[in-house]
Amino acid sequence: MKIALLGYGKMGKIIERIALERGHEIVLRKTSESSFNGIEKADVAIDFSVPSSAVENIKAALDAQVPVISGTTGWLEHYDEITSYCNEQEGAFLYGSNFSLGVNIFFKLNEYLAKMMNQLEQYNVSMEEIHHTQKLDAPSGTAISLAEGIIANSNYTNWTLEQANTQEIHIDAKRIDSVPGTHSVFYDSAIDQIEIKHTAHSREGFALGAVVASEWIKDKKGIFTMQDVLNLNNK
Ligand SMILES: NC(=O)C1=CN([C@@H]2O[C@H](COP(=O)(O)OP(=O)(O)OC[C@H]3O[C@@H](n4cnc5c(N)ncnc54)[C@H](OP(=O)(O)O)[C@@H]3O)[C@@H](O)[C@H]2O)C=CC1
Ligand SMILES: O=C(O)C1=N[C@H](C(=O)O)C[C@H](O)C1
Repeated sequence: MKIALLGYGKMGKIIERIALERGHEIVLRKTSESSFNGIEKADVAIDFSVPSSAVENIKAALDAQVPVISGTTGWLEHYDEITSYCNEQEGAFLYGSNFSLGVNIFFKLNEYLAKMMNQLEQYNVSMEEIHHTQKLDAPSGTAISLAEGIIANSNYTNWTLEQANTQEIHIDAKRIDSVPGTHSVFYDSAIDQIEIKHTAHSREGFALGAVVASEWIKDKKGIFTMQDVLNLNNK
């Protein structure tokens, strides 16, 4: 499979290594300094860039009729615009706030726990995410997905980085050294605390998931999520 890498930073380089190990070829390595020349040769495009360039990158792939997956976070206010654009172009698009298998299982666990805890008024939910100091966005895309999973299964209405009221989920976004990504969800009562936590030991899981997702989307059309790739929708 021929792959266009839209973004060739920490993630782009690990994705390149794993893609080559799996027998794929890289036909474009797009950075802030280079053009989209050659994108039309790709079977699939993988966007891991920066929040300000994700929309342009995704549209460039769709314009070239190349299925595209995006792991870039911090641009989701344009998500509906992108899904409409994809449908107009009869293309294929997948956004994943987190491509690792472990986090996608963690998402399901989080939804199940939220449903159960919603019946227990004595517990308040809050979250913490910890990432490296180079991260541009806060909270992380994964933290937003976790918060949305809780909101869909409880009476909480929104998340906030500020002090939360009783309807809101507080997210504490910490930036420490080179941490690849740690996410915790806490349920606190006066007498105890329940915590679920996912700790990434490296970026390998994100990158492998992205390559697996790009292999999966290659001949498809439509809007997808990582839950489709991993067949976790009805689990
Ligand atoms: N969904 C997931 O599983 C994961 C998502 N992420 C997200 O992926 C994104 C990238 O992360 P990471 O690789 O660590 O970031 P880096 O900062 O290491 O790399 C970003 C890359 O994007 C490039 N870039 C900047 N502008 C453009 C542009 N206009 N077109 C194409 N590329 C551009 C940069 O190029 P230059 O060097 O020229 O500036 C650089 O190569 C982030 O949003 C991060 O949050 C990260 C890990 C996992
Ligand atoms: O910027 C990162 O590094 C990561 N970003 C994603 C996010 O915002 O959730 C996924 C992962 O946690 C690493």
